[in-house]
Amino acid sequence: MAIECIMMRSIPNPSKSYQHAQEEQNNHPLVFDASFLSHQTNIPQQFVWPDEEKPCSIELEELAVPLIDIQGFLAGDPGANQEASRLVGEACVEHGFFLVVNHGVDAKLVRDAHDLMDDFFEQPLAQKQKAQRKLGEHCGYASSFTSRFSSKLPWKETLSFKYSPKHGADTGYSTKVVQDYFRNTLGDNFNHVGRMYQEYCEAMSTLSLGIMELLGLSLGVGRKYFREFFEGNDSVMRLNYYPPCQRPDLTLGTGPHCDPTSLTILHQDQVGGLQVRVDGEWRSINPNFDAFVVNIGDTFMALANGKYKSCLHRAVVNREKARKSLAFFLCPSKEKVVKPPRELVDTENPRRYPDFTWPMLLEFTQKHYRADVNTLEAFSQWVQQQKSCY
Ligand SMILES: C=C1C[C@]23C[C@H]1CC[C@H]2[C@]1(C)CCC[C@@](C)(C(=O)O)[C@H]1[C@@H]3C(=O)O
Ligand SMILES: O=C(O)CCC(=O)C(=O)O
Ligand SMILES: [Fe+2]
Repeated sequence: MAIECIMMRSIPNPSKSYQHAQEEQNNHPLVFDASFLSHQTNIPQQFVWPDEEKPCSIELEELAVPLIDIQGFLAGDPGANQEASRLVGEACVEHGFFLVVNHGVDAKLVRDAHDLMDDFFEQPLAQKQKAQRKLGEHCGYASSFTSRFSSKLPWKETLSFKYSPKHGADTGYSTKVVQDYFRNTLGDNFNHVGRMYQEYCEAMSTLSLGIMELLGLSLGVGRKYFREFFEGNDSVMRLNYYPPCQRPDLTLGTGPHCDPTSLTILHQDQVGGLQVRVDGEWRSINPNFDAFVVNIGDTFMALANGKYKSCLHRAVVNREKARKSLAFFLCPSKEKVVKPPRELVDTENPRRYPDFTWPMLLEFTQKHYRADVNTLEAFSQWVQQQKSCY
């Protein structure tokens, strides 16, 4: 593969805000070509994280997360329901992470979803840029977010696209929004890839609704409440491609953050690198091909009135191997108002967050605030300020 590299043209001031970063980007285009940089020991300063956020080189203790047999739960066995509901409740009160097994997603589909990532990410940069993510949008190809941030850049490339189970209003047939995205953006050569990710997203959406039944039961609001809330979801599928890095002690594949979304269903390959912050310590969640890693996002924390936790997590990289992860981000339809069911609000548990819609929180994370551990609090203040302006 011809190595094509467009070098860094500027080292923007790390303290610059979004706007400054974009000005910098417009004036001094900065492009990150993983195929070149993954062999370099001299790491550009924008990718070097502050000492207090650098990954530690020691082997981390594994986070003990419960393994939930979701088909057993969905089959309605009362014993399985009780046990699954208890395990999920305990995990979500503490850190919001659990593993789902016996999930019913075809193992070959999962393998194909990993393998076909290479069809896209191993292309020359110019080919990948056909799907280039546009400023202010959250879908498309992004190489390490150079246009959005001016420092603490993640060592990764991503391809994100929308998924919705909605039927075409006019035709009544289910629209293949993912398949259409790949064909329209990348051409007929990617039809097979689009068909596969369409099928993968449909499987993720089905699994998400089963998990929403479990979360509803564990919160005492019944199986249907959250299932119905997310029936017509407008979700995001993200392919994370983490190139090898010669200085994995200085960089991060994905920086510490809480997912702003409702629920994340993640499948990581066998390389390992996902870490979760619990009780002030980073813990690893090790690869398990048969399991999906599921975590609560900020939006579901608001729906649960803060009872379930959206937790800080990050991804580290390594010298030898590229790492890949598939993240399905469940998001409610744009018109849905995010507010907890009345069973979760009382005098001991007053409302923690204002009413909002997912597009409001998404815009906040795309244009005003880099997702971290305080996104929901910062967003709540932003919403109050917006209200006081009108
Ligand atoms: C709505 C989203 C924004 C991000 C992708 C999805 C859910 C997770 C968000 C993100 C991964 C949190 C860390 C920072 C971020 C910029 C990233 O590293 O990719 C976030 C995503 C994004 O804004 O593109
Ligand atoms: O790649 C991983 O293991 C985590 C990625 C992640 O947290 C994200 O994309 O939100
Ligand atoms: Fe995440």
